[in-house]
Amino acid sequence: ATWSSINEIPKLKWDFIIVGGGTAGSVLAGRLTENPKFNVLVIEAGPNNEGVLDSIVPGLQPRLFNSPYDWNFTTVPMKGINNRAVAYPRGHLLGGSSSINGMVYTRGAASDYDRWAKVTGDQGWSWDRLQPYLKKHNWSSTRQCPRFSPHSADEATLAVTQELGGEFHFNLDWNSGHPLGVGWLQATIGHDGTRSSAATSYLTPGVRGRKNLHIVTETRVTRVLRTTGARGLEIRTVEIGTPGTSDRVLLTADKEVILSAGSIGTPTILLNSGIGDREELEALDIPVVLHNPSVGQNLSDHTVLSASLGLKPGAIDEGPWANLLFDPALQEQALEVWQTNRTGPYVALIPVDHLGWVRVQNSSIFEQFEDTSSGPDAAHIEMVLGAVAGTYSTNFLMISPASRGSVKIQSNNPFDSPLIDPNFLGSELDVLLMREGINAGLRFADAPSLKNITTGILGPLANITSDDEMEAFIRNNADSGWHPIGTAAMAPEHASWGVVDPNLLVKKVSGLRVVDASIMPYITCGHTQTPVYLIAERAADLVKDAWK
Ligand SMILES: Cc1cc2nc3c(=O)[nH]c(=O)nc-3n(C[C@H](O)[C@H](O)[C@H](O)COP(=O)(O)OP(=O)(O)OC[C@H]3O[C@@H](n4cnc5c(N)ncnc54)[C@H](O)[C@@H]3O)c2cc1C
Repeated sequence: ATWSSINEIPKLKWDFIIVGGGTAGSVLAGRLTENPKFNVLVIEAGPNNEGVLDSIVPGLQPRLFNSPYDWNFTTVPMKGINNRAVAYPRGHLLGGSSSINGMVYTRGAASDYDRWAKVTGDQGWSWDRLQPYLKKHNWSSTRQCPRFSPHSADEATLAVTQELGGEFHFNLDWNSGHPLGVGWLQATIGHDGTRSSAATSYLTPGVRGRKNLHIVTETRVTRVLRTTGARGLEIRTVEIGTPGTSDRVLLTADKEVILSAGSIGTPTILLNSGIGDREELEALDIPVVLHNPSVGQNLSDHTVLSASLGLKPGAIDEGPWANLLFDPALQEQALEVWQTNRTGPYVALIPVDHLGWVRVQNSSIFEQFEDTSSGPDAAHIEMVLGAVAGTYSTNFLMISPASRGSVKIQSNNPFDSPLIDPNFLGSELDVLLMREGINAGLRFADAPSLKNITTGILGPLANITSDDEMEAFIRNNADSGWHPIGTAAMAPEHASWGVVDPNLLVKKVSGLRVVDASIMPYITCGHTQTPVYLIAERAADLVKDAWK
């Protein structure tokens, strides 16, 4: 069942306490309680997802930003993007970021997972060995064929794949592990036109009704603590706090505490608990429980840039919803249509039907810098292709970053916001790869079918004449792709770096595991929800095996 206060839950013995009922936490809760012998408590800082209309209707997703369902983080100012700080949304409700995300379903490249297997020395993380978990991952999908984008824009995109071929060849299934090329976008949106999140698909009413699952929302874990009476460094106790009061509640799991608080939440809890870099903790008057300088380090994220082409008048008929983004009356109408029969433009978020996955080739860049991609089949650039609000989008994400940043804490008050520094464009390579993203868009735009319907690149990009101007444009406009990973990265058991071992147990500690995006040692060349679902599905088996 689901409660909204820690004081209401029955006083039971917990086998597992899962901290964070987000993407990974919901999967774990669903899978671990398949075993009726496991008593599981999930503690989630945000509210219940049930009945939250903006999280149910795909098209209303933008309303979730800066809402009670978003942690509303902001990064620190970053030198690489001209000292700008940017918004850093994270889900703050059951289902976590899968309840507020853009619903794009991408697996990345097979070599992304093979690289995890290689750096951890555990073949269980390889693409081949993860296949059963890909099949197990329980989600509803739509192939957007076509959802919302006007036919003529889709036709132009597909025609370009024929005209240019090569790097822009048509790829029927870029989720096969071999993403390169252009193909149809898939989304975690059900055939009933509603968002499919970790909460809707793993915390179904049937699962919530299990006697061995208890979920408490609106409850914040501040620290994990050494368990009294335990031998060695055994951490199975969580501390729950209420902001503005000194009230603290302690709960202990018999078997394990599992941190699934995400790439920002998990290192924040570890650092507040005294698990991190000794010097930095001492400077904040936090007693050091375990010196591990890797905690909060290695933050990696994608960067995004908008680039679009003007559309010739009448070249594309955007249909009755053309002005949806700008017209509140149309928006009301769209919601009415959705509420009546789950159709209309709000069954989707982005009015785009295709993504392209491009590799930077024949470039002198990699004579100068080591290639950051995981292999010859992995992409450096993702292109978002289709007609959006009177333009044709060649927006893109740079998905093979070299820069690494960090999550730190600023005080010993667990309720203070963490210091999030993704270090965007901190590496010169990343600027060059962003430039290659723009160049890919320009090459795509040069194809006859697109030239027929467009008027050329829009905005300041059109007037750029030098490399310096291009670099300034990139640094002034790059933003987050909202895919942070790596802040509690896994590493081989005996490696001197890393936060967890390949079984996701916190190194040198017993009773404490991390299962969420923070354990990825390298980012995948795709959006990150699918890798998190895979991590959580495999982790559920690791935990079940450990406690057979
Ligand atoms: C706006 C946005 C758009 C995105 N779009 C896409 C997309 O289109 N496709 C895609 O594949 N990926 C997308 N992503 C990324 C993807 O959603 C995430 O990588 C993934 O959901 C992360 O899962 P997680 O389990 O690591 O963390 P989360 O799902 O964020 O879960 C962490 C949970 O822990 C809770 N928590 C944190 N701290 C505490 C605490 N101290 N006490 C108790 N609970 C706590 C949080 O409230 C949250 O529910 C997007 C992300 C965002 C934010």
